[in-house]
Amino acid sequence: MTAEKTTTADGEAARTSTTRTTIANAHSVVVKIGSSAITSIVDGLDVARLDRLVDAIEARMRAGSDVVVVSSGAVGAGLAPLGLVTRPRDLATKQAAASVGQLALANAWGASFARYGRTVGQVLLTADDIARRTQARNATRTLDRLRSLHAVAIVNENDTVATAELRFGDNDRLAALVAHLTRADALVLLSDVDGLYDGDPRKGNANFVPEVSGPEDLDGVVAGAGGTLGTGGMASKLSAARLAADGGVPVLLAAASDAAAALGDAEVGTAFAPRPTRMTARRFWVRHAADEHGALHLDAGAVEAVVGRRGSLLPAGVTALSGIFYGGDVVALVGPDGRTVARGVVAYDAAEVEEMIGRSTRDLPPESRRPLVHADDLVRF
Ligand SMILES: Nc1ncnc2c1ncn2[C@@H]1O[C@H](COP(=O)(O)OP(=O)(O)O)[C@@H](O)[C@H]1O
Ligand SMILES: N[C@@H](CCC(=O)OP(=O)(O)O)C(=O)O
Repeated sequence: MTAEKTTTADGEAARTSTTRTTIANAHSVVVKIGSSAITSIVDGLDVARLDRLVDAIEARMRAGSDVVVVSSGAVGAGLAPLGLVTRPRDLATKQAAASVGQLALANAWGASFARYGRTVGQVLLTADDIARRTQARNATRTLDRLRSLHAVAIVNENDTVATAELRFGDNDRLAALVAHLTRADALVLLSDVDGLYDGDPRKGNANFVPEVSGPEDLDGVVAGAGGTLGTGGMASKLSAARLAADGGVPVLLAAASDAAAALGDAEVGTAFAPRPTRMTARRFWVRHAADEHGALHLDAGAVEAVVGRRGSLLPAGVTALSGIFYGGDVVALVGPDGRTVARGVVAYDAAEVEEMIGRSTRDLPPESRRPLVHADDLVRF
């Protein structure tokens, strides 16, 4: 690391912030481990580093917390056994490497936790699973039950079935979604870098950012690419941290080599403050997790009613629709300037909406007088 670690004038105050206290005291924690923290191209899976992480996680669990692990590293662990010496670029080879590596990865987590008499369970998810409410509920139930049976869930993306469009951009996003699914009180992202810098620290002259209270603290921060094995780089960590924080979950980004401190008093790394009130699971799903099946195009009056007055969307303010959707799907609400102003659960199928748009509610038959999107099912941007 070439950059100097510097703190701002109020850096010391930041180190004992409420966010850090909340993370240190969180009962339920999702810990995400990046590929770069436990694998390398040359040596593959580093069991000694993984053991040190498990020591830190075990200490946190003994202190009374529930921990769900989201572990990357399948691709990195699968390269050497397949005789590959660089990270593959094409999806099929990556998936093959992941299928080999996931086996080694899950076994390594299992063997390491077995040192403490703990059992692990492997949970492989795709973006599609989280986007569908039934699958998301099933995954949540499995994670909850593993927890109640005192087993540690080891989550990763299901790389062998995920296709290019369906892939999580990265496991940082998966970890943020899992944190919300499991109603975790904190998300800890462990990487090969000790926190957020205002520029890529590998390029030098970057300043450490100890605390992010809101989007304004990210002004001027340049989030660069990741290492040879990581996929998302700092950009994906930032967007995952903001996603979790937006849902009400505080986030700590720290180095895996500082895992004991990160999972102890949380006085290392960069802390991201959550929004003050936690979003309900349904609103979070509408806002961040669900697939968008189409769009309703609104006139200016409807935008004012929905965004300004926080009302429901009625057919009279809709000028057009796009996509194929059914009642219960999530759609985008798009203003006259083409900007998405909200997402919401639509109450009717696209074919029904076609017949209703532009019409006043009193001119519609009684069975079509519910709002197109009820205010309770709508999340504004
Ligand atoms: N602004 C920044 N602050 C901190 N790290 C950065 C920044 N921009 C780029 N990076 C790089 O991002 C890397 C972490 O991303 P990545 O390799 O995807 O990690 P992981 O494998 O843990 O998911 C670090 O090695 C770091 O060099
Ligand atoms: N599912 C992939 C994870 C890829 C990924 O997101 O990696 P990283 O950026 O290191 O968290 C694997 O296990 O290799």
